[in-house]
Amino acid sequence: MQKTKEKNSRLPHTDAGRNRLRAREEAPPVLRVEQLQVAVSEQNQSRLLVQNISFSIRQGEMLAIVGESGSGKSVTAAAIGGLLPKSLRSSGQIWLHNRSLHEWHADDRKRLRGQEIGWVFQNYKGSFTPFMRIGTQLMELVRTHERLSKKEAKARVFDWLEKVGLPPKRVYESYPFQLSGGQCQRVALAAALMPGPSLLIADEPTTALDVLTGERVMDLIAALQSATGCAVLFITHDLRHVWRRADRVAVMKNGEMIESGLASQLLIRPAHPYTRNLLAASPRLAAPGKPDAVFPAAAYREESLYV
Ligand SMILES: Nc1ncnc2c1ncn2[C@@H]1O[C@H](COP(=O)(O)OP(=O)(O)OP(=O)(O)O)[C@@H](O)[C@H]1O
Repeated sequence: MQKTKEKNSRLPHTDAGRNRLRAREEAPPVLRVEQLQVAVSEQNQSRLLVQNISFSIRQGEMLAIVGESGSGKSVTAAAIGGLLPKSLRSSGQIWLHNRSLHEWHADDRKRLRGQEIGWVFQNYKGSFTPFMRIGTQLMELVRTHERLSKKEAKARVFDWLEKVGLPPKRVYESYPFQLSGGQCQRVALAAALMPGPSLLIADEPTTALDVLTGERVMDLIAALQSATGCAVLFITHDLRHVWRRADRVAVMKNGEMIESGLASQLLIRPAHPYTRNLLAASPRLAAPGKPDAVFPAAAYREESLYV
């Protein structure tokens, strides 16, 4: 009984775990967003899609944004990454390493997108040119960001394909359509992290994958995050991933962030009725009759994050 109690404690219970948590809490913010607002112009009228969005993510930290479909998660991520379509306008402040994104010139912003901010999308096929070999595409990417000889660039690409658990030679020579969804998403992850970004935006990276493959991709993101120290903005509908891997959670509803906090606290004691409903609607997280009380993965999370 005592053992279970200890295991489910929300505090790390080893020195290594405590040190890791402390280091994360003391790390400088990589991304700061203040009063972000995005509007669309329709028939000479402006309509707000997201508003009053403020949050920050520290080095090595994963912030998950959750909320129902259409609540504004992807629009928020696109505004941060400078990927909003022309019809949408953003205002507010976004800082990356204490430098306002408004200060970046247009050319810098393009470089910033690839080098400082890595992206992984739900639609992994869309990350690649269909009839170009994976190797050619990754080589182009590496050489856009760094002056490397062909041999050095190829070695870098092979190294990253290995890091994401793929057979480098075969994948290098493959076309995107010759790879499975999970393999494509791994390559997309390698492409996103290869330039060494300080922020990875993962917009529903597991939605198009089966459950097991999605789990493996999330394990990989967590492992690479810990190896590279990048901050992760993770957008998802799947609260199991949030519970197992996110440090903090922000909940969006109708274009606003209605609640945010430590994952270990917010998922157990959500303050907002909407968050409670969201948790209750996640069958694997809720026990019958106790929508916000039971999280079967508690012990797992404790082990994987803090020990
Ligand atoms: N280019 C656009 N023009 C007009 N409205 C848009 C555009 N892109 C998104 N929207 C609207 O903005 C709102 C937020 O969309 P967004 O894609 O951010 O939602 P989401 O929370 O990411 O949803 P999902 O979980 O389904 O991906 C929605 O009402 C959507 O219809």
